[in-house]
Amino acid sequence: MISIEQAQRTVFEQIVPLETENVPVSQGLNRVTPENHLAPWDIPAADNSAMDGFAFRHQSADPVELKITGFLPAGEVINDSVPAGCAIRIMTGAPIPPGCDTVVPIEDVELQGDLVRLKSPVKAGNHVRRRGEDIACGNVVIPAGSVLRPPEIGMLCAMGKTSLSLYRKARVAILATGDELLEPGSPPSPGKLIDSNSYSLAAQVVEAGGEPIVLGIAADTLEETCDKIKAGLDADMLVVSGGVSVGDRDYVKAAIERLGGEIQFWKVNMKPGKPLAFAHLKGRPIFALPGNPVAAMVSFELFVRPSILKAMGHRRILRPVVNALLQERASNNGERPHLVRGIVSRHGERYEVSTTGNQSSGRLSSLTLGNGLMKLAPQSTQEAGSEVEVMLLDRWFEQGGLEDDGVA
Ligand SMILES: Nc1nc2c(c(=O)[nH]1)N[C@H]1C(S)=C(S)[C@@H](COP(=O)(O)OP(=O)(O)OC[C@H]3O[C@@H](n4cnc5c(N)ncnc54)[C@H](O)[C@@H]3O)O[C@H]1N2
Ligand code: MOO
Repeated sequence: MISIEQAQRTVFEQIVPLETENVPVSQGLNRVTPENHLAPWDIPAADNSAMDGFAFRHQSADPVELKITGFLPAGEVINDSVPAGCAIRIMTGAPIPPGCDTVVPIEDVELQGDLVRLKSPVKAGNHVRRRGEDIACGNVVIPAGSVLRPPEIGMLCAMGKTSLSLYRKARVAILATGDELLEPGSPPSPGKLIDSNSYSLAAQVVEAGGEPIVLGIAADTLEETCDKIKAGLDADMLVVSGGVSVGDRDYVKAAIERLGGEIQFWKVNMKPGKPLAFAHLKGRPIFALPGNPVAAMVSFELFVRPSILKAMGHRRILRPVVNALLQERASNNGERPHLVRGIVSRHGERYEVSTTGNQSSGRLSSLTLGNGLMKLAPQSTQEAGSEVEVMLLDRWFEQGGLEDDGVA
């Protein structure tokens, strides 16, 4: 049985970035650009006012009184030079008129007819935003490989872009297997249960930035498993759950092989998730995840999510790991490394973690209650108070809340 790390290496080295496509800037959030973006002009394009106030020429002696000779809102320009001793009433963002070099905010003056009086001395150059002070023409503003966040979206627009080349979204087909499965919304029926994996996995695909294609449920026959897998081969990768262990009706591996696919590995030394198989079929990676709901989601986290991110051009593909103080004794009496679901909290600079309780792979609540995974070595015990590494599945717990002090 191969280790988690060996299995990850095998998978990730076979995932190559997808093609790029031209996308409107407004649709680019969280996607990766394959190319450098250079500023086509200075930003800002001209010296301009940072305040609503008065623009004037600063002179060595403090000008106490200036004559207002014009008004300049943002969006307009003044071409004639403003003589010394005069001031232009200027709005934030308007270009500094020729002859002026300083702005005094409206709060710092007294007005009397067409005269403006400075209440106190003003420094030369005050409240002027210089041409190119944000970005200079020709500079690489967004390097290749960047993930577009809201600031990059704004910057691209400021640089005049309306569309750009981005790695394509990975299309991920999702197939559930098992005669016992019912579609969500079906009434309870003896021996049956609702297919939750298709939807938890689809949500994980969306969270990773991919596009899920839910194929539905394949009954436990070789023929139907083959047909449904074939239906998923239009996608960039296929994620199957269930039917991958040693049961009499576990047909997933056999179906992949019957269709001409190659199983690259089966069984990873981990709990949950041991029966995971990774295969290639017609150039498509196939992740055959164990059916237990927790095993399916945890193995998605370790293998599928990073693969989706790599396919979409991301360079950082693994979840963050933090050191946390264990709040209770935790043992792994088994023979496989155990990925224990934990509840992580933060106290200043310190992280703390406790387990979510019963760790059965069928108990989805062991994931809903938690936000992290800590790996316990086989036959080992970690005492309360010891430091453990925890992979953070989300970081919502670090957000400020309405009930916290200091939040209005
Ligand atoms: N003799 C052995 N039996 C089992 C072994 C083993 O090594 N030897 N491994 C166990 C482990 S570990 C796991 S995990 C499971 C995985 O088995 P399969 O991948 O074949 O999954 P299924 O048997 O089809 O289902 C397991 C479990 O999960 C439920 N399930 C399946 N699909 C869904 C779904 N879409 N939504 C919700 N729940 C689902 C299913 O009803 C079963 O309860 O095998 C162990 N057995
Ligand atoms: O993958 Mo299984 O869920 O280890 O029990």
